[in-house]
Amino acid sequence: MSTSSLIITAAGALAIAGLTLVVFRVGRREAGLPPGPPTVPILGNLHVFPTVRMHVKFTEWARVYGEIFSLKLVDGTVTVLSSLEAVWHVLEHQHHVTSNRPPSTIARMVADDLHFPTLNPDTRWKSYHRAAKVILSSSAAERHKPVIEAEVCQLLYDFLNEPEGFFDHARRCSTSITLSIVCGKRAPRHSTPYVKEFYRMMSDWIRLLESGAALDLVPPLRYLPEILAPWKAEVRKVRQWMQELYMSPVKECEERETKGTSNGCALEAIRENAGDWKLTRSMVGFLGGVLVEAGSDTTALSMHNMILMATAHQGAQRLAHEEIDRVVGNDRLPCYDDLSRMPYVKAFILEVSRLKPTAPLGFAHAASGDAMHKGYRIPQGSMIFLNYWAISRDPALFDDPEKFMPERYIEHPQGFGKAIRTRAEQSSPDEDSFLRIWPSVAFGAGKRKCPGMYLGQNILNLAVVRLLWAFSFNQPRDSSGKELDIDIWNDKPGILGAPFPFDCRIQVRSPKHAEIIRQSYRDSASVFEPFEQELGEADREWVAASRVD
Ligand code: HEM
Repeated sequence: MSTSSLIITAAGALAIAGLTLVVFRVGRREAGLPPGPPTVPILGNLHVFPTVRMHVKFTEWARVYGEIFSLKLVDGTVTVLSSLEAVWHVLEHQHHVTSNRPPSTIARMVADDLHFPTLNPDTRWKSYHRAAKVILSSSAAERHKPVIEAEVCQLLYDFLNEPEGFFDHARRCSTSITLSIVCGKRAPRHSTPYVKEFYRMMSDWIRLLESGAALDLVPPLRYLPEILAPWKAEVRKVRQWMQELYMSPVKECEERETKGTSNGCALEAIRENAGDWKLTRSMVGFLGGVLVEAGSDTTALSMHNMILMATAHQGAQRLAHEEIDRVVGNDRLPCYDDLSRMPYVKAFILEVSRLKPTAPLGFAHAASGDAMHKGYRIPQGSMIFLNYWAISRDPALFDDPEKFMPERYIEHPQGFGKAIRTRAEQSSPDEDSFLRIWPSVAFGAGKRKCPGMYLGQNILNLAVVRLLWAFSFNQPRDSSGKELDIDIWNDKPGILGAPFPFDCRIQVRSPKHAEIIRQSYRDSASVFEPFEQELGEADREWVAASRVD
């Protein structure tokens, strides 16, 4: 054999060996990673990765592989945390390396580096976070209560007049609250043009984010010409749309300042402190837009879940009605102070959040460096999921975890069952400090924990107690009048635990309740007015007609 053919044969053998090595290495779970389902070459676990109801599959896997397990997606790693202890140890204690977000090419293409929840905790994120913490702190949330009270009056009024539209009314209410508090403008109707546009843009934005995940898995797709990549035109459209929708409230806020009609919204405070908080004008606009984006739908779908669970659990609803009637009676609406005397209603709200959560897997974090838990490595770059669904159903924490039992929160302030109560008697509080993150872990953990938690809780608490005071929520009936069961697990696909619209017979509890609802809606006009300066003609007409009703 000649020297040249020897070289060619050796090179070929080397290439085959290299390729074989790559084929067997890519997709394989490296030593030291948490266990997980068996992998196949190249794909890893991609072929079994769930595309719908991810939290349910993750919880099944957690039962097999434990409180921390891993999945391989081609060369990338996903780590799933399914116990309070793992969340506490990884996301709280090691937050310095577990607070990134998974890279999103689409988010950068649409929003540059302006979209707070998708940024890594660098200088820009710190500016946003600082501002959001100030404007949404627990003391700031106290100042927002009058707006919430007034908007919840309209929520009751809308339910009274058009009970079949309850899904839209809940969404209008949460959106109008965040819009008023953050941007100083409200939405009296769910068809208010700004809100309609906002949700149309959001729907395209979420679709882009979801389908765009492929770009991060297979980066060369980014370089496809536009004719083969129609999403590029979609990116341009959403980018332009988002800019317009997020910047217009800043302009309105500036105009109100010039006219001397400022209304105390958060954008005013953000603009005033923009220098100290290192925020440019675009960042101010995007912070406002992102807070409305992150706060409206989450809170609305929490309300939907509350109504769904009240309808499906008539016994619990009866107990809540009895408690509300005892504490408040039927001469006035319940207010915030009443809640401290309503342990059952508070327990009801906590139990719905446990069993039917808003964010069953939180929002994914990513590791900026290696983290460890119980000897397992969470490698730099790994995506990290907080499996709230598994934690909320952990039999080590809760008795009969699959059962809807608000009483558990009356027997123990955190709803924990016998196992934890016995354990608490035997161990030191320090050993069990991870238990403290329940139930607020519904809002995430570590540095990325939801900054709107207090506002979200205040909206939800008041909306639920007032809705239950005013209405009974009953199962739908068939043509023969027989009550039909409703499917509480019929959720839309996606990362949020959002139910599909469902049937529910909503009835006001008495004519007196109805009169109080109408009167309190009319009385709310003075709270609404400062936030109605930019309303268009159709909204103004609707508002005027509804207030003389
Ligand atoms: C019941 C209502 C709400 C629920 C259940 C909820 C839940 C969550 C969760 C699970 C996260 C992810 C936390 C993490 O990554 O560890 C989050 C993040 C966030 N939430 Fe909320 N949220 C609610 C209401 C609100 C409200 C009212 C606002 C603001 C007006 C808000 C603004 C945000 C923002 C800006 C982030 C991103 C924080 C970051 O990435 O650093 N949320 N929320």
